[in-house]
Amino acid sequence: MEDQLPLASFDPPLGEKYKSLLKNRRGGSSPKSVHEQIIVEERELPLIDLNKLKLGDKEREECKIEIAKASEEWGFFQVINHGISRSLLEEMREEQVKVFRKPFVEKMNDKNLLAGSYRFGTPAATCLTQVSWSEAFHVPLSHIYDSGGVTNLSSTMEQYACPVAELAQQLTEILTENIGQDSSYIKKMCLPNTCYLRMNRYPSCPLAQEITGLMPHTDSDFLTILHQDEIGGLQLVKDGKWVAVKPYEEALIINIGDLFQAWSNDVYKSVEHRVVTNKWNERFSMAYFLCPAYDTIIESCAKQPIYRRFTFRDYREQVQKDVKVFGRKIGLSRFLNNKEENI
Ligand SMILES: O=C(O)CCC(=O)C(=O)O
Ligand SMILES: [Fe+2]
Repeated sequence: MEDQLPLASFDPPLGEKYKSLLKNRRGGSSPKSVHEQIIVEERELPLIDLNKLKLGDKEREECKIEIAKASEEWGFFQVINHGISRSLLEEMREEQVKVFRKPFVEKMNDKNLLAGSYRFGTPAATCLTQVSWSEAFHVPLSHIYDSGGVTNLSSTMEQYACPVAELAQQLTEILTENIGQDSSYIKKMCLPNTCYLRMNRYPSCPLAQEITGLMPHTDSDFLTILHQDEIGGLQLVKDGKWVAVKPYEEALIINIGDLFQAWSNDVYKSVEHRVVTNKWNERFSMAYFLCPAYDTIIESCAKQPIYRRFTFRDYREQVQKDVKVFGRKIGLSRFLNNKEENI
């Protein structure tokens, strides 16, 4: 099996980590057992037509309720009529494909817009289940705004980031208002240049049964807006079970992140999700992460806060520490109230 890892010149050496973990694994666990072989049901995420926000009071209120309900019950939903044109989505995807087609060494050593943003696999993986068969550019929006749009990629990213940021603000306003908070609160915390755009690529994977494209995780932000292609592979936990998200290219997928869960005192759910790979097709997705400045204090205003107050910096540092030690993020349970150290 290990020999079946052919790579194109632009592919990162994703098989290396897998091979070394496979060689060193203790006990008799067969590689097949690293990835649950259970058939995962495909579900359509709640679909919300944002056009309703522009209609009469009744439709607007209905739409707001749908957004809040999906954020409470699923932590995930998809939106149509979101204000980002199909042509812009296509242009962004074309630029994304082009940049991932560059030779691996060039991607690693970019000195311009993408400098320092390239990553692949899970360097800190300590076991086979933590190997991620993907590469990504995780780009701070401040780099995009500072780059002055001199290349097609930077100007397209900038054009894309603006309406996506607006959409993120619109959704957070609705969600904060729904829990009786000042609707501009998150807007004040998350400035345009503290957010990130992440371009993901999942190469086809000869060991798709055994390796995930992106290991199970929650997002460390307030809210994520994802655009995926038609291939499929995103899965999330619903009622304790993994379900596969049916791809719908026209829609954008929205999910609640850890910071919103903490700030809303668990009203909104930051739900675990992962990406599975497949043997035949590569897959692309693009995520916008709504993040605050590092010094921002995350504190619920509930009478009995479930989590203690922390800054976004504290959160990031804890995540990085856990990934280094355990190979994975532990997340919000680290910040539960009245506990010194939680796992
Ligand atoms: O590619 C996807 O569908 C999900 C990506 C994701 O979860 C992430 O980048 O955090
Ligand atoms: Fe994610």
